[in-house]
Amino acid sequence: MAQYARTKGSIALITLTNPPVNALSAAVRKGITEAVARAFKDTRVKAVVLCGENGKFCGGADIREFAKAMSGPPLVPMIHAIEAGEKPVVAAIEEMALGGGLELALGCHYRVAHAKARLGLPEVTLGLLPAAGGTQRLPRLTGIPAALDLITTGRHISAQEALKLGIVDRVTEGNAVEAAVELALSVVGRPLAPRRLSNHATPLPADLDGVFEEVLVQVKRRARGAMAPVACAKAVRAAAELPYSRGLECERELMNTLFTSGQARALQYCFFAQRAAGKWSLPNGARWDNSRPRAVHTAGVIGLGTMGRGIAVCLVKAGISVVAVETEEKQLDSGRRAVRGMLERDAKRRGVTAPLHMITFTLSMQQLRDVDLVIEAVFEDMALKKSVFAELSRVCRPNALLCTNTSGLDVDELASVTDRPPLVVGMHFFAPAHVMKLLEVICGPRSSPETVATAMTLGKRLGKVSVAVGNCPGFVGNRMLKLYLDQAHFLLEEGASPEQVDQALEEFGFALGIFKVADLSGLDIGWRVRKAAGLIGPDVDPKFPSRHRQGRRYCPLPDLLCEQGRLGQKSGRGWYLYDSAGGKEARPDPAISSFLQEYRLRYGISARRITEQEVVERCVFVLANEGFRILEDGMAAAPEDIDMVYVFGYGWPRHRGGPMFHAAQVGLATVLQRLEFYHRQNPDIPHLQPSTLLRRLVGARSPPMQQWKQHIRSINSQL
Ligand SMILES: C[C@H](O)[C@H](C)C(=O)SCCNC(=O)CCNC(=O)[C@H](O)C(C)(C)COP(=O)([O-])OP(=O)([O-])OC[C@H]1O[C@@H](n2cnc3c(N)ncnc32)[C@H](O)[C@@H]1OP(=O)([O-])[O-]
Repeated sequence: MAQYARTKGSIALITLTNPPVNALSAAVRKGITEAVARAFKDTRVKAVVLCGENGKFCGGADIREFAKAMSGPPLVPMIHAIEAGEKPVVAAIEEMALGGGLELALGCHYRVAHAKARLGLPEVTLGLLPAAGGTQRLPRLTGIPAALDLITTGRHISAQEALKLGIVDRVTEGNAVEAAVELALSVVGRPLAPRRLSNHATPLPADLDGVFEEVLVQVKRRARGAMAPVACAKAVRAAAELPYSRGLECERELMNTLFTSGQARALQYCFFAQRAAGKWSLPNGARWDNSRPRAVHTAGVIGLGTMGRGIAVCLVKAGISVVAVETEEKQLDSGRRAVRGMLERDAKRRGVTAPLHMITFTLSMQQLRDVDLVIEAVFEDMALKKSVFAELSRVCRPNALLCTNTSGLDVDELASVTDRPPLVVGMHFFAPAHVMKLLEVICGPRSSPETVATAMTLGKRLGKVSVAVGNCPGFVGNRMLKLYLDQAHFLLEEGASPEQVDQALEEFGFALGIFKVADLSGLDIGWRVRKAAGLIGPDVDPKFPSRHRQGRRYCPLPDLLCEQGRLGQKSGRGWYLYDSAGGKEARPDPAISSFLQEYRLRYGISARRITEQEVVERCVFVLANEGFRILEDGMAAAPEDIDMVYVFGYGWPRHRGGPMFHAAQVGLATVLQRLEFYHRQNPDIPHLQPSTLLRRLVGARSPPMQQWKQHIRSINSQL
C-alpha cells in the first residue's frame, strides 16, 4: 500500500506502507502507481516526495512474492512513469534503500538520505540482478567501475559513500522527509530532463575492456560457479555499449535466465533460512519470542589462545567490557598483544579509535566475580574444562552465565560440576572467531530458556548467525564433518588423490577442498580427537594399523601422516606441500602419491578410477544423510538450521542452499538410491546406509522441506 497526503500546500507526500521493510509487494506497487498518477494530475501539486513508513524507505522487491505468479503493476513501467513525469519527485531515504528500493529512488529526480541510511543493490546475493533499471541507471550516475563493484558484490554502502558516488544529492543528520520536502519546494520549475538518468550517457573508463576483464576474473574467482555475479557484469556492460532501452532489454533477458534458476531458489532459501534459524524453540515450549534474554554488559573470557583472542575481540567490538584471564604470564602477554593488535587494526580500517579501555587482562579468576557472563575457551580437554568450570562456579556471582566454546565435548557433563546447570550453555565459535559468522548455541538438557535466549541474542549482537543445536558429540557441524572427512579419506584409499578430491569439491562450490581445510586447521587436531575417542592407542600395530576400529571401517592415513610430522600448513607439509612452515600456498606433493601407492600395496587395495561424481556424491550425500539423523535425534529443530551451520561455518556454497536443501533439490529418491548404491559397495561404512528419516520421506513421496518436521518421530528431542 501507499498513503497519499499533501503537505506545505503543494507537495504530494507518498508513503510506502508494508512492514517490516516496506518491500515493493504487488499492493505497494499498485499504491505507488495510483498515488503518483494522482499527484501528477492534481494541479495543486508542484512536486512529489516518496518516503517509507516507520522511518524505513524500502527493502526492495518483496522476496516472499518470488515463489508466486507475478501480479500487480510491474516495477519497470512504474519507475518510468515517475522519471518521465513533469513534476520533480524526490526520494526521502531513511534507514535503507536496497534493491528495487534503490532502483525506485534512481527513477526519482532527486535523492535525500539520512546519515545512517544504507543503500545498495544486493540482488546478486539472492541469485538475481537489479531488474528494475538498476543495471542501466546506476552506471549512468556513478560510472562503470563503481556500478560494477556495487552490483556484482551486492554490498551495502553508507549515505556518505553514496553522496561521494553521486547516488544521493543530500545527506542529512535531521529528518530526511522534511529535508526532501525542502528540496522538492526548491526545485519546482527547474528542468527535469537533465535529472532523468535514462537520458544520460554512461561515462566510460579509458580502458573499458580492461575494467571488465579484471572484474570478471575477480567475480569468477569469488563466485565459484555462481551464475548471478557474471550476469550482473554482463548487464552493466550493456549500459556501457547500448542505448538505455536496449540495455534494459538485455537486463530483462539476463534476469529471466536467473529468476527460475536453482541457484536463485537456493540463495533465497538461505535468506529466509538465516532468519528462521534465529527463531529457536525448546521441547518445553520455550521459544525465541517468549523467553527474555538477559542483558550482557560485562563478560569474561578464559583462555587467550586462537579462539579466546577472537572471542574477546568480538565482545569488545560489540561494546561489552571484557575481563580476559590466562594462567601464565607468557600466555597473558602474547594474548594481550594479539588482542590489542586485532582491535587496533580493526579500528584503523573503520577510521575510529580502538576501544582498548574496554578490556582488562589478568591472571586472577577473582576478577570475574562481577561479570554477567563467562566464555571458556581453554584447551579442548574435558578434565581441564571441568576444573575451570568448578572454579568459575565458586568465583562468579550466582546468576552469572557460564558458557563453553568446546567444539564437541558434553556441555551437560561440564554443567554437572557447577552449582548452576540451568545457566550453562555452549557457545561454539568458529576460527577465526572474530571473522566467521556462525555460532552454534548448544542447549544442554538443563540449560534454561533464559540462558538460551541470552546466548542466541548475544550471538546476533556479535554479528553472528546463531543456530540453536542439541548437546551430542560434535553437535551439528563437527558431527557431520567427521563423516564427510571419513568419506574423503576412504576415497584416497580406493584410488583418489587429495588434489582430485579437493578439485571436485571446489568445482561443486566449496571455498576450499577438504584436504586443504585439514591442512589449514592442522591435522594434529583431528589426531588428538581420535586419541581422546579411543580410536588410537597402544594396542594399534604401528606397522600395520588396523582399518577396522570400534566395529566399523577406519582409515589410518591421517594418523600415519601425523606420525611423519606432516601436520599441515603449520609444519609446511600435510596433504600438500608448502614453501615453509606456516606457508599458505598448497602444492601437490609427489611424496603423498607414492605414500598412497605404498599404503594401498601394504593393505592389498587395488586403486580404481574415482569419478568427480562419486567424490561429490559420497562426500555431500553423507552430510545430508547425517543431517537427517540429527533431525531424528532432535539435535536440530529444522533442516534450515543444519544448512545455516554449513553455509556460515563450513564454507558450503551459498548458491547450493546447504546440504539438506541440496538433497531436496537433487531429489530425495536420488540421494537414497545413490547412498544405497555406495553402501552396497562399502557395507563396512555404516554412515552410507540411508537414514530412517530419508527412507520415510521418500516413502511419503518426498514432501517439501517445510513438511519434513511432520515425519520426524524423535523421542528425546532437545530442540
Ligand atoms: C527488482 C529488484 O531488482 C530485485 C528483484 C529486488 O529488489 S530483490 C530484493 C533486494 N533486497 C534485498 O536483498 C534486501 C533484503 N533484506 C535485507 O537485507 C535485510 O532484511 C534488511 C532490509 C537489511 C533489514 O535487516 P534486519 O536485520 O534489520 O532485519 P531482517 O531480520 O533481515 O528483516 C526483517 C524482516 O523483514 C523481512 N524482509 C526483509 N527484506 C525483505 C524483502 N525484500 N522482501 C520480503 N521480506 C523482507 C525478513 O524476512 C524479516 O522477516 P521476519 O523474519 O521478521 O518474518
